[in-house]
Amino acid sequence: MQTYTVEQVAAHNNDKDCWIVVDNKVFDVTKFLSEHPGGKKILLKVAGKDATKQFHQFHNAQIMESVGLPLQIGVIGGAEQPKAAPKAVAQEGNKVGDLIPYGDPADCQDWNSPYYNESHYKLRRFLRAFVDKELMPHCHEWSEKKDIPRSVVKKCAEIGLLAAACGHVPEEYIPYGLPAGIKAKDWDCFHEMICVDEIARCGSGGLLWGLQGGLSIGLPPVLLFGSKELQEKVTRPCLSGDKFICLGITEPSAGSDVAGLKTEAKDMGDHYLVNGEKKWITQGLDADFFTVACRTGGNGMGGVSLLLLERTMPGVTTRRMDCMGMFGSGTSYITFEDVKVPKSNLIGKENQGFSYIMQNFNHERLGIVFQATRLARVCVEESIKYANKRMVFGKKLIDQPVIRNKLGHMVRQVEATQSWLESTLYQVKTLPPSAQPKALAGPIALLKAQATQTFEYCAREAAQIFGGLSYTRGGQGEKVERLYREVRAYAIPGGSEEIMLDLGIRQAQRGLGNAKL
Ligand code: HEM
Repeated sequence: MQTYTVEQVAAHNNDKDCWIVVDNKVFDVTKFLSEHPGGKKILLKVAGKDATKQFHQFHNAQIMESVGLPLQIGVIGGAEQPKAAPKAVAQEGNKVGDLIPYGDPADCQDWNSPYYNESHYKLRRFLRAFVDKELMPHCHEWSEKKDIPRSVVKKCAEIGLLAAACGHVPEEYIPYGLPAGIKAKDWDCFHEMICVDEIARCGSGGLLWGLQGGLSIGLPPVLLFGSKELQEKVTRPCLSGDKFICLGITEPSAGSDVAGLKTEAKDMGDHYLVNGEKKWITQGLDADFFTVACRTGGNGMGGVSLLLLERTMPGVTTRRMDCMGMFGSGTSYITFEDVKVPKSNLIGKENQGFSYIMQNFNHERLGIVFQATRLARVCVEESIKYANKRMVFGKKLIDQPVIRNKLGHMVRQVEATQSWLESTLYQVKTLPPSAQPKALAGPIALLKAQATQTFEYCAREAAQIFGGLSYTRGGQGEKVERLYREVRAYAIPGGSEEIMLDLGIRQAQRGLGNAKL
């Protein structure tokens, strides 16, 4: 790269010929002057000068990568190059990431942990690099277009991220192996959490759900209860990123009250005739397969079955639902009108669907907890970074006690949730699967409420810390603004907070038999 002296740069100091220096890199911004979203004059004030401080004051790091670097023409000669943007710099010991306090879980910042081994750190480092390069820089653009390109889903499939989202997948169905070359026999639920956690660093629930929101809840029932033929038809194409699957439970008049669902599958001898509507179905817009809860028997939970419907079956229609957030996740309204479904597409046994759905819920809710906990942490991380650079009343924001108080309350809730999550996950790892529904449904329900309320709290406080920047899309407040709009997508689906808190205590009451009151 061409080198320049400070004196040479200083000569390019007007609107016909304007260079600036940021982090010892020289930029020719002459043609960019009239395009600069912050204005022309503000750039001309630093024409021919070092504008590093001003640049970092007004932009997030991604602007340099996406908009800044194409304007670079050289470096300041002899100048010691500054360290690269602090991404994934910590690679020794257990350290991962840029070491912003509380910006990563404590074990990544060298706290001892009983839960993680070397394969977990290997996975984290591998995904950190992938996410920082392939996902993070484009996240805002995809979110605004409300579309995650198929090529990105494919890229994620090829490094094993889709297979990693579905619990334990039999090895013969995993098309590209698991991320970081980890063997299926060594894979555990902490690996699964790390995958979600690393993608969630982008601060976009829409990205997470657009990649794997339908897959991670729609495929497991087929894998756990479906016939070999159904598993073979669906699993590899979906884990390869070539086909999409979603889970259809919620209806216009049945949400958390699953037993009240109305979609009907009428027994016609050799096939079912399915009629009904499903609402708020993640990834339904592009789905090729639909794991659908239908009524095959009488009222209530004993009359529900799971069927696999296919896009190619006449009578299946999907339309996009315009939502408050989670852009790109393909949330859809689905109608089934006289859809003929072969009996061989029944998942498991007839009228057993409710228990399959309930078992699936533990996995789904844990997934929501993984996401909400990291998204809350993103709010903490973004706030700490911003509070350390924003000047108000002659001081950095972080020097204001009211801001430190806000951060303290955010951090204590995130760390408490993380610890509860890890200890719950350890039960998932160690308890026999048959014991888990009874032992863990209640705690996981309470943990879900804890995680989503923590997320809501942190999104609100981060928005206050960012002020007006959290009210505009893009720019420095990009993640916080998006996350503030995504909170409801965590607090309501998979069992609303109200239902979760009630379920947790009802389950606890059942255990009272063994307790001395
Ligand atoms: C290579 C140099 C630069 C590039 C590529 C660049 C690019 C951008 C972009 C893409 C935005 C809109 C996105 C955002 O809101 O973050 C922006 C906004 C802005 N820029 Fe720059 N910029 C550069 C240098 C500077 C410098 C040196 C200053 C100050 C002296 C400056 C001041 C601003 C301001 C005040 C805004 C508006 C921020 C806001 O909306 O809060 N920029 N710039």
